[in-house]
Amino acid sequence: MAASLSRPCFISLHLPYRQGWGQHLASTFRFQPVAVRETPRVRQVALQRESAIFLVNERLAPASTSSHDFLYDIDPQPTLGTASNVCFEVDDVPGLCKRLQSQGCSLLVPPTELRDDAGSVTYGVVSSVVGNISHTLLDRSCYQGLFLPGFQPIQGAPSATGDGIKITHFDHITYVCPRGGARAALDWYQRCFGFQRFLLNPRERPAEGYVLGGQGVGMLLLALQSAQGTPGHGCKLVFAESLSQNGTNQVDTFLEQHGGAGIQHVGLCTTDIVSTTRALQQRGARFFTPPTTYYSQGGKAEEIRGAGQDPHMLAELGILLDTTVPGDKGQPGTDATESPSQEYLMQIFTHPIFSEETFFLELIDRRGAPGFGEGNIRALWKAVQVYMDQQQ
Ligand SMILES: O=C(O)C(=O)Cc1ccc(O)cc1
Repeated sequence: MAASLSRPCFISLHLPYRQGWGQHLASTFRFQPVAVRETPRVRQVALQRESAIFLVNERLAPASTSSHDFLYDIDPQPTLGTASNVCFEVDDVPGLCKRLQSQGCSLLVPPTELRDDAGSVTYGVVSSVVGNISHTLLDRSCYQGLFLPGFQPIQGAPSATGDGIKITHFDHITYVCPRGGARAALDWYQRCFGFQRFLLNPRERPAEGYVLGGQGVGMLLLALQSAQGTPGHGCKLVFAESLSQNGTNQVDTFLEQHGGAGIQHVGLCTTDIVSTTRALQQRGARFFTPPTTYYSQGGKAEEIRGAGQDPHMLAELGILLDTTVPGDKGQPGTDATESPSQEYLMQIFTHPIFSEETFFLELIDRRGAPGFGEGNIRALWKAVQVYMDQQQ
């Protein structure tokens, strides 16, 4: 039987020695430092915005032979910044670890109990079949503290209200897989963790996945959603694989610069993408913007107005908008007659966060649309292409 996971508790980032990116996430993206653990060798800081938590891990000393310096994680020994661990809350850590091992999954940290005055937690760490990714499985049902045992709460963290940034939770995590590897990764997550298939777009054929071709784009996308979780708050996993003939694109560049498969981006759900993008831009966050023709060609301005948004405002900020084709939603369990039209989503993507062309963040504002916008993905792909050409 497969495990049933709820949404991620945290996503863990590892920085090479001496890269102050935790500070960047705190100051630019206004994630609040809520808890810290520091030893002579490592610092781990939990940064939170509503239910989205990043655990930022960094070494304070250059090298260590121990892979157990980091609590609730393992050390991927990065030579560059990487998002390598997704922690899921589960009910029965020992039982799940045993089941996963019997499926051939390697157990990096066996079930371990940690406690402090606020109670106890049990966790274990397993490796994924994709690149350097691992998963921490955590039961914190007997814990009342702010974050986790071993961490100290950070007092006097700046207030996150009234700054215009409305980020609520992790919407999706996108993995870059090696060529030919996306289907196997999807099958593994379905079999081991009980994720269910999610069709990205009405045009996706389940057996083939969502193939984006033509106009310089070549990519296969497949997706899963967690079986459990608050409705509308589940986190999807997206598996991307390059089908492109020429290797200078976002997916192949990730593989090359990351040194293999891994987490390419995290979609942060926002309830107000306009005010959030504006506030983040004012704080120095840099986003990919589509060419201005994106807003003037092919009826895009009418599409944006029809959705009740202002094309000039979206163009000024670089926000992308895609509407769902009415009556063609194709998602299992959704009734196309429920709301006839104007389900749409808006997205914007940051520049890579670390010094390499690897990990980035996305803001996604879903107005009833559960899938992913083909026009938005194409616009991002083109904007990245222009950016990479300028870098050369
Ligand atoms: O649209 C999204 O958020 C996706 O996750 C799809 C996607 C996958 C890979 C890319 O390089 C760009 C977009």
